[in-house]
Amino acid sequence: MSGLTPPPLKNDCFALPPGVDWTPVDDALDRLRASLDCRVASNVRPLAGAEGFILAEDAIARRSNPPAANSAVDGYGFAALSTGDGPQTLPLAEGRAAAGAAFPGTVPEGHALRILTGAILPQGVDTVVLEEDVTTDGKDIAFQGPIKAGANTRKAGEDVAAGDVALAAGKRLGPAELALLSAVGASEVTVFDRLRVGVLSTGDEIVESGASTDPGRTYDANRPMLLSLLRDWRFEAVDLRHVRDDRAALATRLDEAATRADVILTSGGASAGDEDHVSALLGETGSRADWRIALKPGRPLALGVWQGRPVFALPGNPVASLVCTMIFARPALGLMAGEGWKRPQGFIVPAAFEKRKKPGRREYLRARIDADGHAEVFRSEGSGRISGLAWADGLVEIGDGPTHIRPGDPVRYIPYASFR
Ligand SMILES: Nc1nc2c(c(=O)[nH]1)N[C@H]1C(S)=C(S)[C@@H](COP(=O)(O)OP(=O)(O)OC[C@H]3O[C@@H](n4cnc5c(N)ncnc54)[C@H](O)[C@@H]3O)O[C@H]1N2
Ligand code: MOO
Repeated sequence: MSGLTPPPLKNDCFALPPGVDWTPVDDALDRLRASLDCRVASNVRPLAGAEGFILAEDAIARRSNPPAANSAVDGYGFAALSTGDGPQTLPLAEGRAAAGAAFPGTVPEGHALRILTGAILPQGVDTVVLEEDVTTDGKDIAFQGPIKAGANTRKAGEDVAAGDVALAAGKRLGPAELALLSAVGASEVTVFDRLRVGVLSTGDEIVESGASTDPGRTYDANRPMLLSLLRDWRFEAVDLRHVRDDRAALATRLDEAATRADVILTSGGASAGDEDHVSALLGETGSRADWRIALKPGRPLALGVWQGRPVFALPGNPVASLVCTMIFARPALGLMAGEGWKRPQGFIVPAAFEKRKKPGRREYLRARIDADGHAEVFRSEGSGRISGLAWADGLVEIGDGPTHIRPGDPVRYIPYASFR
């Protein structure tokens, strides 16, 4: 007999060991935010080649939108002063005003002119009546007054005035931004270079999908997932491949990674087990954050710096890997890429589920919105259940305190798209 006494059974790898200080997710995020800064240079690019890039300087409107007062409708233009209440009859002036074909003269007071949508308002016109509200014989028009002065017109610069900041630094250029900058003639923009984010898989058991029939081998799911996620988030995803559980080989690969990427995501080996080399190596640099994050899934997340490059050592379990990337890496990558730190947009919706949770940790559940607009959650919380990631469209965030959620209770649902 050895005389060993077993500890009380916890059977919960998220139980809080006595004496350990757990760092709440928000505290960890605050500390992460405070320790990072923008990591990329900026360059001038033609607008046409700037899609997906982040503005490094405010984009200034070179001209107003619209550049001149114009008609918002097809109809007839006149000076509001010459009309009043009740039935109105105005003689038609010769000619017409169309978009791109301005009327050259002045419309005499008391007259109306045929005008089309987008046409610059000619001299003598400040108001337009909709053609549907008019009867005409080709010589005169008749309509019911009063028509409010300025009706159916768009003022010069009513959207954006020349010289204004059309878009502020930090904005990522998507379809709407390209439309706006095109409209105000910002044909060149100063944007940040794309942040290069490296993705490295670790673990002796990990092989490329399909590369082995040995059930002792695990197909690499994290690397394709993370590379795709990063591309979707419009960062430059750098494939750092896979490395075995060999500390020297891992160190060499991280050295290489530091030359190819501005920031590194590794998966596997993040916790403190015998083979958790990423965590151990970061520990040797003295840069590893000495916290245990009160988070499920993803508690083993380790953060450190290798050759000046921030390293997110993600847990190997794919669900934990994804949650840590969305909750921790995403705002940090935004900050390093120049768009600033953003909290993902969540929506308060009724729960379609029941869930009890102990206090002291934040949880993220795979979720989607059902036909009634309620958030339903995946049937299992197992953090190796990759099918649940594909089943879901987002995450439900469950706060740090003790919780008993019942169907119909409000919960915060964060669509995957909110992390974009
Ligand atoms: N005794 C305890 N064991 C574990 C605890 C604990 O608190 N006490 N925590 C568990 C939790 S939670 C997680 S998450 C994992 C984290 O472990 P590591 O980050 O060190 O990851 P590994 O052990 O290397 O891998 C975990 C799991 O994920 C698989 N994996 C790894 N990489 C990939 C990949 N690229 N694609 C697909 N699957 C991958 C790996 O084979 C393991 O099955 O630790 C728990 N254990
Ligand atoms: O946090 Mo480990 O984070 O399942 O699944």
